Amino acid sequence: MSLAPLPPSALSFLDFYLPPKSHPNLFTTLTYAASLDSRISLGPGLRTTLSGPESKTMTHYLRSHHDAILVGAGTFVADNPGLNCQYPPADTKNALECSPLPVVLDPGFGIEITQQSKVLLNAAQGIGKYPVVLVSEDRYLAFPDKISKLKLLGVRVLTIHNLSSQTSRSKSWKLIQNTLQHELNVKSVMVEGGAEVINDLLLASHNEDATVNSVIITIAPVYLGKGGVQVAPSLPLDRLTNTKWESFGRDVVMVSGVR
Ligand SMILES: NC(=O)C1=CN([C@@H]2O[C@H](COP(=O)(O)OP(=O)(O)OC[C@H]3O[C@@H](n4cnc5c(N)ncnc54)[C@H](O)[C@@H]3O)[C@@H](O)[C@H]2O)C=CC1
Ligand SMILES: Nc1nc(O)c(N)c(N[C@@H]2O[C@H](COP(=O)(O)O)[C@@H](O)[C@H]2O)n1
Repeated sequence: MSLAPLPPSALSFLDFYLPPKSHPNLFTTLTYAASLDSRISLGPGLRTTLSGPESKTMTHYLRSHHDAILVGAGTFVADNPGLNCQYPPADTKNALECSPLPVVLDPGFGIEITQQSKVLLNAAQGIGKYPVVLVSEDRYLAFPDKISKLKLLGVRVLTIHNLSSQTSRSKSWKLIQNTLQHELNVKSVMVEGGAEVINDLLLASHNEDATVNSVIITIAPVYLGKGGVQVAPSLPLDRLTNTKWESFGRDVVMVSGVR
């Protein structure tokens, strides 16, 4: 897919919702692409392209404005994502500098990262950063060999005390955000998915266990059907504010703050 630079109208549409130059705490943007029936992929484990070229470019523009990008283990396994930044288009010299730090949330420490993983291929080519994996303490202690191997590949594994893959997941967002801010010195993070991560973060924000500053959602004009992986938090939520919509090619993008 060849990308074209975003027009000035798109840049000014996004501007207010981007991390400001100085912000006292971690700035968190929740962003993903969904179908008309709120699905983000055709099914568990399936990488599905929803964004058209214009909104995909917008995502890369967002990546260039954040220090870190976070995805869950399910997304890492399904998508083999690159998690780098290709904005401005065709400027590979700028790619490393504008790319966020990839962070994979994997409390169970189950993902396999190899030299062939796209995120490491990008890092080796100098067009993306080496990733960090966040794991629970017990899994961290159980796999010293895996940690050594990953270290040789350039992957950092960080443990979060009390991080659980099963329970109190709303509460775990406080721990995750603290780790990003205080251990990784990250000032802004964009959370891209997948569905479990998004649903939990929305709930955590509702429960005031986490802060979400901006929500930027691409809606593609397709239905993915009942088998699709769905974004639907466990409670009704109505806290979006300063909401605007704009067309990006065939898609529409919603930008919002959170009250
Ligand atoms: N359209 C889009 O913009 C995007 C689509 N996707 C799609 O989403 C699907 C993957 O979604 P899911 O299966 O829901 O997996 P996921 O990416 O949300 O990962 C789930 C795993 O993350 C960890 N996790 C999530 N929330 C946590 C929390 N609060 N505390 C501790 N650990 C937590 C757990 O290990 C959990 O098993 C894939 O098909 C992928 O293609 C993923 C990202 C963006
Ligand atoms: N913005 C957006 N639109 C889609 O249609 C998508 N499927 C995604 N997925 C996210 O992007 C990652 C893959 O892209 P890269 O290889 O990192 O460039 C994927 O892991 C999701 O986080 N996003």
